[in-house]
Amino acid sequence: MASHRQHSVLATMPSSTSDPLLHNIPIPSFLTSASSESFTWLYTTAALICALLVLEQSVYRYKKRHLPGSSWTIPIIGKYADSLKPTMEGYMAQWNSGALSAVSVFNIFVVMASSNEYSRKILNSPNHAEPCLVYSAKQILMPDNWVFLTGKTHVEYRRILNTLFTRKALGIYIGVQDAISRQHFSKWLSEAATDSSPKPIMMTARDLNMHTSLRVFCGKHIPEEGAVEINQKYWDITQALELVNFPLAIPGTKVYRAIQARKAAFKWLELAASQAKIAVAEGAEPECMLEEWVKEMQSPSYKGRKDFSDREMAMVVFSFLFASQDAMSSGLIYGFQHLADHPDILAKIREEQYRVRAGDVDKPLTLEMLDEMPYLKAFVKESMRVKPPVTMVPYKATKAFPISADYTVPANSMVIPSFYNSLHDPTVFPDPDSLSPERWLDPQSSANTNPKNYLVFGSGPHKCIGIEYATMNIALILATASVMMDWEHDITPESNKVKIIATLFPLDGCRLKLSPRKHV
Ligand code: HEM
Repeated sequence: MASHRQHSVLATMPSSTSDPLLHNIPIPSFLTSASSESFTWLYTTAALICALLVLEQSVYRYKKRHLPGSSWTIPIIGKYADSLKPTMEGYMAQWNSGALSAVSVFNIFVVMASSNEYSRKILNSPNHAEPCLVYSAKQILMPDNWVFLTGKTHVEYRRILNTLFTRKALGIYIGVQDAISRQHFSKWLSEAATDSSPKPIMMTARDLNMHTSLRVFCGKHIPEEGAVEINQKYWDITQALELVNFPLAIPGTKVYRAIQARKAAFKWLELAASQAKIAVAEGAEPECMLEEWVKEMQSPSYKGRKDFSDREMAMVVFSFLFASQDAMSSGLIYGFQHLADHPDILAKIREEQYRVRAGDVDKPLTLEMLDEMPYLKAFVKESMRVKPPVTMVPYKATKAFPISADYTVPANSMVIPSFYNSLHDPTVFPDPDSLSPERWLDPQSSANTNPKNYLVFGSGPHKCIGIEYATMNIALILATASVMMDWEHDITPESNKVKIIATLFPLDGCRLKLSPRKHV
C-alpha cells in the first residue's frame, strides 16, 4: 500500500534533478510512475491517430486533385456543420467556384457539378452513377423501395407506374384536387375573417398539399385520423432530409424520428392498398391512384407484373409522398409569393381564368379547361425556373466515372448534379433572375429551344415521374386561388432570403394577408 502511494500521488522528480524548486513537488503518477507499457500504449495510440488524420487528408487531396474546394478537410466531420445549416449563398459560392468542385462530409467525398453539361452527364450515365437521394433515404424509405432499383428492373417498375400519370389517370385526380383546394381556401378565408393579419402560408400550404396527395393517391381508403397522423408526422421526415445526416439512427436523432414517422404512415398506406384491391374486385370504378393501379393490372392489354403486395404498393405511395411533398409545397408557396409580388402577372392569370371559366368561378376545373390556359402554365414553369424547388439530386458513382477529359470521379463518391446554374443561364434565359412567363409563350424563344436547360424535374432514366401531376396541381391551386381570393404579401427582410429544407422556401414562410375576392 505504502509503496503504491509513494509511487503515485507523492512521486517526486528523480534525484538527478538540479532545480531545487522541483524537489518534493507531487507529480501525477501518469507522468512518472506509469509503466513503460502505458507510455508505449499512449504513444502508439497518438501515433496511430496522427497517421489516420494524415491519411484522411492525403486521401481527400488525392481524390480532389485540381478541383476547386478547400485544400484540407476538417478531420472526421468535414463540412458536416455546413450541411446542417445550408444557405443559398454557400451553395452558390460552391457552384460558381467551378463546373466541378469538391467537398468532404464525414469522409464521404462529394463532387458537385454545376454546369448543364456535367449535370446532365451525371443524370444520363446510368452505367457510372445512380441516385442515392440523401444519405438517410434508404433508412427512411426502406432499402427495398422501388426507387433504389436501377437498370432493367427499374425500367420495368416504371412502366406500370407510368400508367398512373396518363391523361386518363390525371382526369380522375383533377376533380379531387379541385374539391380539396376549394375546401382549404374556404378554411383559410374563414380564419382570415376572424384575424385578418398576415400569416405565413408555409404550413397551411403544406397541409393543403398533403391532404390533396393522400386523397389523390389513396382516395377514401385512408380514414381521416390516418390522414391527420401522416400529415402531422411527416414534418419529421422533411427534417431528416439533410444531405448527410448523423450516421447512426439512434433515439433523439432526426433520422430515428423520421423512421418512426414512416412506420406510422406505412400502417395506413398498407391498409389503403388492401382496401383498394377489394373495392376494385367488387367492381368500383377508380377514384384514386391505388384503385387505378389495380384496375390497370386487370386490363387484358396489360402484360406486366400483377402480384404487387400491399407493402410494395404502400412503398410506392410513400415514395411519391417523399418525392412530392416538399417539392410541391415549395413550388406552390413560391407561386403565391411570385404572384403577390407581380400584380401584372396575376392580372393576366385572372383574365385568362375568367375567360376560360366563362365567368363561372364555382365550376370545377377539367383537363380541357386547363388546356386552354397557356399563360397559367407558362407562369408555373417560369416560377419554378426562378426558384427551382429541387436544386440538386445526390447521385453515387458506382465505379470510377471519367466525367471530363481531366477528371475522373472516384468510385463510391457522391456526385451531385445541380440545376440552378442551368436554370439561370443568361444565354438561354436573358435577365435570368426576372420572372417572365412570356419567355415560354414564344415557341422560338431561347427558353423553348433549349429544353436541356430546364432541369427542374431532372433528366434521364430517373427523371421525375410526377411532372404532369405536379405542374397540374400547382397550376390548378393557383388558378382557383386567383378567382376565390385576394392576397397581399407582407414583405419582410427575409422574404427574398431562402431557407433550404431539402427544397427551397422563403425564409419568412411567405406571409400573406388573405381576403375573399368578389365575383366579377
Ligand atoms: C414541383 C414538384 C416536383 C419537383 C420539382 C420534382 C423534382 C424531381 C427531381 C429533380 C427528381 C430527380 C430526377 C433525376 O434524378 O433526374 C425527381 C424524381 C422523382 N419524382 Fe419528382 N418532383 C416533383 C413532384 C413529384 C410528384 C408529384 C411525384 C409523384 C406523385 C414525384 C415522384 C418522383 C419520383 C418517384 C422520382 C424518382 C423517379 C425514379 O427514380 O425513377 N415527384 N423529382
